[in-house]
Order: sequence, then structure tokens, then C-alpha cells
Amino acid sequence: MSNHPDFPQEQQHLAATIEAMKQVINDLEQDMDDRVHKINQSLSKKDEVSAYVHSLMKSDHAIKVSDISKALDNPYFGRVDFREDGTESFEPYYIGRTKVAKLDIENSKDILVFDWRDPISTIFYECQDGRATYEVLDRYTYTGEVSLKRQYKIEDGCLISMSEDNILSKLMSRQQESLIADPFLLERLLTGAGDRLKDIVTSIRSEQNQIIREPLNQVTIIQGVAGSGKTTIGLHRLSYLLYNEKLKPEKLVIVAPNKVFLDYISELLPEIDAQDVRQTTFPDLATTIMQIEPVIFQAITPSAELTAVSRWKGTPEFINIMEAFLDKKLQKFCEKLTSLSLFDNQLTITREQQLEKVIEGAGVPYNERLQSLQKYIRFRVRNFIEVYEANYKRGKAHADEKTAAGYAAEGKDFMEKHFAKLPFLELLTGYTKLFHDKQVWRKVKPHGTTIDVLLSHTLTLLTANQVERDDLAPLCYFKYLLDGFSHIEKFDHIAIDEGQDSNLLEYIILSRLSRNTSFTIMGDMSQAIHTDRGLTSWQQLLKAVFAEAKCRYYEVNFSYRSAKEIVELFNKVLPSGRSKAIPVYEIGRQPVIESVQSALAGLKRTLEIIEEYQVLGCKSIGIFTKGESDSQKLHNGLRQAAPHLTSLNLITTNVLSYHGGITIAPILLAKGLEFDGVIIWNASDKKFTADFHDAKLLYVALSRAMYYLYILHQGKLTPLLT
Ligand SMILES: Nc1ncnc2c1ncn2[C@@H]1O[C@H](COP(=O)(O)OP(=O)(O)OP(=O)(O)O)[C@@H](O)[C@H]1O
Repeated sequence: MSNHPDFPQEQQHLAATIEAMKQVINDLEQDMDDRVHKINQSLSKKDEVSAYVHSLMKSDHAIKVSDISKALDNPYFGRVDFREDGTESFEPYYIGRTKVAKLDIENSKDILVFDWRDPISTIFYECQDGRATYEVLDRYTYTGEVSLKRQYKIEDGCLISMSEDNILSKLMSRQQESLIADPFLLERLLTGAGDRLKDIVTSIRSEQNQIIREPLNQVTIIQGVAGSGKTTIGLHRLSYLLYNEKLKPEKLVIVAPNKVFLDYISELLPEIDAQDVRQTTFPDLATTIMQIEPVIFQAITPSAELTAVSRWKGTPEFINIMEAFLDKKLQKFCEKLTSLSLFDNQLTITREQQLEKVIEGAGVPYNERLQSLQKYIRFRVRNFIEVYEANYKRGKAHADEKTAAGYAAEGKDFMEKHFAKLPFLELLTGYTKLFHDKQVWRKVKPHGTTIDVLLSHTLTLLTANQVERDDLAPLCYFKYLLDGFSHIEKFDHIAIDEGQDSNLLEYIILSRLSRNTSFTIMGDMSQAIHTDRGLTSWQQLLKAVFAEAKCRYYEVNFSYRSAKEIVELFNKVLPSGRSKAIPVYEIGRQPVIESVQSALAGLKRTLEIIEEYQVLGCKSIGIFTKGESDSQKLHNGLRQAAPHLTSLNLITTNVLSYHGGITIAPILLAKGLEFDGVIIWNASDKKFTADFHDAKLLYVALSRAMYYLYILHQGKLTPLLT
């Protein structure tokens, strides 16, 4: 809107800000030079503390110089005019990606641009009906009036356009027919998927801002429909916490469903200063915890019984079995303990003394108890030998050189043999023994399978040196019971994406790794498509794992990803009672459902649609099949039929990175991703029955599309879409 009456004034302000920023950079560089001098001076006076402080300031300034230099092309994206209640006039606050402040700050005017994560920036995102509030340090609350909220498009230091947005918040809060009238957001939503997830700092909505700014030490759950920005919000929240809580990035971790997904979010993290946050999948984290890397067995099509086995392994009930097994083992060991007599009966270590070492302390890991007994015996034996040797050296009666050497040898020999008999347990051996011990399992009644199946299936795998994916969480817990988690540093904050797909035991492990029960959990119960793993409800998680914790639950229903026409279709697939997505923009083109006579005809049609999508300007295209083998076949077919298609990428369980372009994937692995155009390879009634699990799968597949969607079907169309 370059014809806005304030445009020239805003142009001037931008030019003045850029000049002022250059001055700030100069001042900072000058100060850095002075600091070098001061560091040398302090060192020459042996004042290391001052030298250290100057060097810290110098490094801090260097970061600021780099950040402000990067921001020169585009210093801010928004402005909000705010008058605190009880004060006279409105003050303009400019909001950008980086804070720009003069070297010496005397008042708020010395802050030229506020960082989007600063407390005051909340009024830019949340001014509802002209009123706004922000909090500083969770203690001071400022409330007042907002007279103006402006957004800018700035490129290469020039103001391109600006707009005022004040009706949107009201629209959103009423949750009514909500096609958004925010030109900046619309432009942002219509720019397409591209290769990776993008940052949204210029267009964070009010409801999203609240979630991002929730306090650190609590469990924040974000339940949201497909495309509602859960992942995006969760990652921006990490950036917010890093900035405001001054956390070390390596003390924050993102736990994501797979490596492709981690690659997909990788571009967003540096944009929001979160690139050094740890990123992992649960299996990788489990490897670190277990300190071993077992071979994971993957069943191609597991039977219902084996799926039930996997499911049971993720339940807290398994903890009772592991604890009972180790308690029993320790009890048996204690029962067998006898007094030890050594060195011609001159040293006796009584049964009671040994017992005390084994049983003292609550919650001490199993192996540590045996270690403490071992340490005690070693101490007593060595002590005896040392005293005997000292006596002999002082010429005391009965102590002679030969016996001293004999006792030393006897002590060494005794300890070697005795310690080898202590029942220490190594992780995998112990886990195998657990499955051999039928007695501890006798009361277990796993749903959908039997104990015999559970034990024999697991033991067959263990004998072949394999475990299944759902053994990882129990193995981690077993490690915790055997050796504790002292080898792992606790996290200050844990963010879990696709949280509905983690089981309770995985959450219990993660909670043991959290310093302060500080979690952000993003997920959608309607996208719980793993049959062998996952939660049945958030309440179940809160009750079983976080009953003692402070929790905050949010539900977000605006779908920012898909156009209205697509949202309306995927809303139909889920049974009533599930939250429906509310669209925020439309493009005027309906999804197409098309019958194809055969796989060959489907292949031909797919190629035509790819071409059509490319003409429409799609940068990313997703083609989804129900299972992995169909994806593989389709990939081969397309490669043979169209060797000219260079950017054709197949995602399978073993693929580690995301390449964009044209992606073929089984639905399970396409979760979390988005594409300008999507083709569903075969939505026939045979592939997708009316069953709830199939409905969720189809929901995930359809909701990957931003603008264009084709649904092909060979044979009759799935009842979910009729
Ligand atoms: N405030 C916003 N401004 C602009 N784009 C937004 C906003 N919020 C979300 N989006 C966009 O919406 C899309 C979906 O976001 P995201 O992938 O985070 O959703 P999700 O809820 O995790 O999706 P799903 O569960 O379906 O995988 C992304 O393209 C994201 O950039």
C-alpha cells in the first residue's frame, strides 16, 4: 500500500533506523577495540576477573554486530502504537527479528527495534479490540491501549508496502466463518510449501502467541487439527524460551518421529536462532541411554497379536514386571548371603554388614547396590592386608613377611572369585532373563494377545540378537533400574512432536530425563495412525505420567496449511465428534476425485497431473500410497515411465533426509510434511475401508496438501469419501 498517507513518513523512519543501526554497529566495534585494550591492561595488573568480564562483553558485542548487520536489509516487520494506562501519549514500538538497541540504554527510545520474543512484542501479536497486556519476568503486568498495528514489507532496506490489521483478532476469537482478511498472512500462506518448514514470526496469530509464551516449567500440550501450526508453534516456543530464559541450546531437545522430519524442520531452526537445540528421534535417544545399539527388527505386516504385544510393551504395567523381577533377584541374593571369613578367620564380614550395603537407600539402581557391596568388601579386605603389613613392618608379634605376602595373594584371589559370583546384570542379558522368568509374568493379561506369544516372540528376537522398536522404551527403563540415568545430563526443556505417537513408557523415560518436568507436546489425536504405539487420549498421558505436574492444554483448530476446499474434504473423512479444522483462506479450486481403470492408467494419469501441477507453479508435490511396498512399486514405475523426472524422491523407513521436489511416500512417513500439490495414488474401498484407522490415515494424506489435490482410485472409491 504505497499510497497510504503515512508511507513517506514510514520511508523516512526506515532510512533513519538503518542509519542509526549503522551507528550502533560503529559504537559496538569501537567498544570492542577498547575492550581489547582493557583486557591487556587487566592482565598486566593480574586482574583476571576484569579481563574475563571485558572478554565476555567483547564476545557479546561481536554477536550483536553480526545480528544487527544481518538485519540491515530488513530491520523490522511490524509496528504497534501503545499507551500504557495512566500515561499521556502513544509510543510507537517497532518489532523485528533482532533487537537493535543503542550501546547505552537510558530509556525505551534507545531501543530502536524490539525482538519478536521480547515481552512487549506480545502486544503486536495480541492486541484484541484495541486493548493489550504484556508481562515482564512473570511479575510486572502492563496494560493499555493500542491505537495502531502496522505490518511492513521491506526488501534490501526499502519499504515496499505496508498494511494495517485490526479486524483479524476479532474474527479469530469468534471462531466464525473465518477466511482471513490479513493481506500479509494471505501472501505468506500463498507462497507455497517450498522445500522445508518456514518461520512465521511476521504473522504469528494471537492464539499461537499465547502458547509460544507459556512459562517454562510446565507441561504444555498443543492438540491441533492437521495444518494448524503445531510444529511451527512448538519450534518458535523453543526459540522464545532460549531467548527469555537464557537457556543453553544443548539443554533443549526436540524429539521428532523420524529423521526425514528432522531434516524437514532443519531450515526453520537457524531462522529462529534455535539451530543448536538438540534434535533426535526416540530410537536415537534410546541408543544414548542404553549405551548400546541393538538391531531393530521390523515386521513387514505384523499380525494383530504381535501388534498387541508391541502395544503392551509401551504400558506402565511393564514397569511393575521389571521391578518385580529385579526385586526377586535381589531378594534371592540377599537370602543366600552368608558371613565371609578370611585370613585364618582373622577377618569376618558378617551377613548383616553385607546386607546393609545391599539394601540401604531407596531407589538405588540394582547394579549400584551390588557395586556398593563389592566396594565394602574390597575396603575391608584391603584394610586388613594393609594393617597386617604395617604390623609386620613395625615388628609386631605374629606378623611376618611370608604371611603378609600370602595374605595379599589370598585377598586378591578371594576378591576375584567372589566378585565374579555377584549377580551383576548387563542390559540385554538381564532383559533376556526377564523374559525367561515365567513366574513374574504369571498375572499379566495383555490385551489382544497372550503371555506365551509375548514371551516367545521376544525371546526369539533376543536369541537372534534383535529387539523390536517397542522394546526400546522398556530397555531404557530397565537400564534406569539397573544403572540409573546418571550418565545422561538432564534437559531443561523437551519438545515432542507428533506426541500422540509416543507411548506412555516413552513419556515416562522422557520425564526421567527432564530437570523440571518442562515439556511442550504437539500432536493430534485424529492423526494417531500407528497401530502398535501411541496414546489413546491426552487425559491418559496426564493421568499416567504428569499427574503431579503443572499442565496447560491448548486446542488449535484453524488450519493454516490447506485451502478451504481441501479442509472441507478432509473434515468429512473423520467421524463426527472429532474437532473439525477451520479454514483461513480459499483458492477457488476444488479437489478432484478420479477413477482410473488400472495401475498402468493410474501411472499415466499421475504423470499428467505432475505436469499440470508444475505448470501451476507447484514447487513440491507429494504422492501418497497406503503402504511402503506400493510406494516402492510406484517409484519404480514412474522412474521407468518418465526418466526425465529428475527430482523424484522416495521416502522409506530407512531414508534419512528430505529432498523436496516430487516425493513418493507411504502415508505413515509423510506425517508432518506439506506439499503444494498432492496426489493420492489409490483411494479405493479395498485400501481404505470405513474403519477408523483407515479414516485417520486418509485424513493425514489429504491434509498434506496446501492448494491442489487429486484423489485417484482403482476400483470402487473408499466409502470415506462418498
Ligand atoms: N501464523 C501463521 N502464519 C503463517 N503461516 C502459518 C501460521 N501458522 C501456521 N502456518 C503455516 O501452516 C502450515 C502448517 O504448519 P505446521 O506444519 O506447523 O502444522 P501442524 O499442525 O504441525 O500440521 P500437521 O499436524 O498436519 O503435520 C505451515 O506451512 C506453517 O508455516
